[in-house]
Amino acid sequence: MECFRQRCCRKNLMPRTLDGQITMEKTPSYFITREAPSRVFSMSRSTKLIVVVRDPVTRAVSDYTQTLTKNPGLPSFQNLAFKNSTTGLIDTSWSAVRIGIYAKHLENWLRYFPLTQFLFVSGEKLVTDPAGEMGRVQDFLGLKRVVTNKHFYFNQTKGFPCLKKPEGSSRPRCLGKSKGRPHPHIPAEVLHRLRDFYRPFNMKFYQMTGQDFGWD
Ligand SMILES: Nc1ncnc2c1ncn2[C@@H]1O[C@H](COP(=O)(O)OS(=O)(=O)O)[C@@H](OP(=O)(O)O)[C@H]1O
Repeated sequence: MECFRQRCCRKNLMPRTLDGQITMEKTPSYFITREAPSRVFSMSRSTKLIVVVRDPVTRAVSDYTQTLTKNPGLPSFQNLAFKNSTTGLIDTSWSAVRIGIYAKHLENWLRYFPLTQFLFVSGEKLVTDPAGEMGRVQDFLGLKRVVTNKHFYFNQTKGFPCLKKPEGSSRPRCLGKSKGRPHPHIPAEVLHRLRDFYRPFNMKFYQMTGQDFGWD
């Protein structure tokens, strides 16, 4: 997710940012797009960058779940995740696996932007403590802490936090059906191998960001 303080790159699509306003642009795929850092940099080098990351193993399963919904005939998760199921060699060309190698993607961004211009939000804390993570976001953007605990409640049916009263509405609102879906069962051994695969990349990511996301 990118916050554009001046004018966005897609000048025709985005309105001008006036004094006292900030413009937010949210495109998850920018984080993993090779050309994105140089393009954002050439637009504005003072852009603040917010990256929401979750355990790459859960992320891969979530990604698979999403694709499975669109294409129910998809091969099994393990079929796609392994190049060779006997040796357990992981297929890093599968996007669901590749996206979770956060350290590699961040390296690409750090060639253009200093770490101080990034905020890394924990996807796990966003669920367990949405107000806490939103507090960090507001501080990072230099905003008053307007969104607080009182804006959220835990919806038992959804199994996730929801907004008590979104702006312009008097009714509570949860994220849509495609967010927070149950994941298919993946054999423990498969998850274990994937966890082993990600461990060194996660460690590197913790080191680069100075944040331990607790994924192990
Ligand atoms: N409050 C709340 N409600 C529902 N879901 C929540 C919430 N907070 C975080 N999540 C997690 O967000 C996951 C989906 O986010 P995505 O990264 O796929 O979203 S995006 O399309 O890339 O913007 C989604 O992943 P899945 O559980 O795999 O569906 C959720 O776990």
